[in-house]
Amino acid sequence: MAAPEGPLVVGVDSSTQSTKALVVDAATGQVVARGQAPHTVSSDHESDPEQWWEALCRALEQCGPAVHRAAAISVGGQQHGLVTLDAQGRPVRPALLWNDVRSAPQRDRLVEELGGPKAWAERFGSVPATSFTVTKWQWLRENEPEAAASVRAVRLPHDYLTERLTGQGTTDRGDASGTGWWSTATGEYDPGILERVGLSPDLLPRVLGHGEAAGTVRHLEGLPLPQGALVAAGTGDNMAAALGLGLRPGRPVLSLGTSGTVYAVSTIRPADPTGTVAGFADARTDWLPLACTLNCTLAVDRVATLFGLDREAVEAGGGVTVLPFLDGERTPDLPYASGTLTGLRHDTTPGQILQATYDGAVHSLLAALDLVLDADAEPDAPILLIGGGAKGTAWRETVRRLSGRPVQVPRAQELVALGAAAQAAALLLGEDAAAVARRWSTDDGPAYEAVERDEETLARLDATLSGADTLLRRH
Ligand SMILES: Nc1ncnc2c1ncn2[C@@H]1O[C@H](COP(=O)(O)OP(=O)(O)O)[C@@H](O)[C@H]1O
Ligand SMILES: O=C(CO)[C@@H](O)[C@H](O)COP(=O)(O)O
Repeated sequence: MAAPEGPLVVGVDSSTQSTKALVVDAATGQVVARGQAPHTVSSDHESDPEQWWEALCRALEQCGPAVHRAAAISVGGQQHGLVTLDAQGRPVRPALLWNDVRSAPQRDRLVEELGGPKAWAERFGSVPATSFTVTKWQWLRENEPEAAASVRAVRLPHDYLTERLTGQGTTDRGDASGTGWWSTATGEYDPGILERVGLSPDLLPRVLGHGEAAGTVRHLEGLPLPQGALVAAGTGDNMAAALGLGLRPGRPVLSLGTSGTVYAVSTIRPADPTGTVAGFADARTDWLPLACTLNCTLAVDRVATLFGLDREAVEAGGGVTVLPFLDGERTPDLPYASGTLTGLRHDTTPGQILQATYDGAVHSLLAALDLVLDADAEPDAPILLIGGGAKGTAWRETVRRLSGRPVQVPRAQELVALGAAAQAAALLLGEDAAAVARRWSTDDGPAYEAVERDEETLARLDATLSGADTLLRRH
């Protein structure tokens, strides 16, 4: 490996399943060292934020001596999670994560009470899904009032980690746009919704401006980072990946991880009244229309495990259809749904059921692809495929077959952490983060031509979804 040319920066991805850290040469984008430590997620989708901090320290330690020379760091984190802290800055209870659907009744009431879906889309950019922080806060108030009353600060996962580094309560517009209490129309916390859910704005972090620093690393026992290193604002993991790709408007991204996401950068503020597209802000000054599924790689891995199959052991053919909504679903909006399997015959093979699970997971994402792209987007622009699933052949081939579009798989695998590193480098060098990522050529990777779209499978999935509607909505 060539000796690094520039100063070193650290990018962190604190996602649902693990924390990943990269030490990156700010001049070239070369990854000098990496570390990863797992998280525990309970069956009701909660995680202890203290554990994220310990995982961050462990991932940084694994990076070895390089991390001691880092001049700047930034944290990208799973979006939406409700982190509640007491007066000492300790978690009041485990964080409620983005894929917990218990707040569906609270969500329905909040949408209704604040003027319905159209009013939400216009004011906040999004009709909240049960993932959104505001619905979780309302759930906490109704179900654990004593815990809610003892809360002295409310944070998102990346805010919590950034604050542990700097001692300052900060966030950024990208992650703030997934709370449901930050208005994309005004660029500020919305006093009306905060009053409605009994949350004082004093409990919320300051939203940093584009390019503003969160602070510097303070002296902390056991943290292998130099005191005084710059800390960039950080952002939500999808916003970080968009930065990491140096994404320009019109390029669709499909991310296959714990969540499935499909998104694009846009210069137009999104406001989808159907709620399919969340109108997030990006980590710069643009927008990130995005649709997200709760069931992606873990659903496929679960089905493979049930049959004792390798995740690549798919078989074509058969008329079986799987709607893999094991955790309820957000896209389509079916929080009470469970997984369904139809079309089973005597000759159906386990490999066909596995392939049908991939098909079901990809179908939900592709249904939103055109909706996240601006009307003038190039219809044949390749889909950028990222996330852990992008390493898999079965995932890639399913996306090609069901989209009918060319697909490009960036060689760089940790795009969230790389985007956070680009944000840290941008702060250090006084550049734009997306320009830094473009200089690093992070989206380079093999391109796969378009194949004919498998209309038959898509039609079967559409028909199964509409046919099973009553079943999927049953509480
Ligand atoms: N070689 C591979 N082929 C297909 N899928 C993979 C491969 N390696 C990891 N995965 C999938 O990637 C998922 C993790 O993706 P990742 O993007 O790291 O998750 P997160 O959303 O938590 O950041 C795992 O659930 C696993 O199913
Ligand atoms: O809820 C969303 C997006 O709105 C998810 O994409 C989360 O941000 C979780 O991300 P991963 O852990 O799957 O990366």
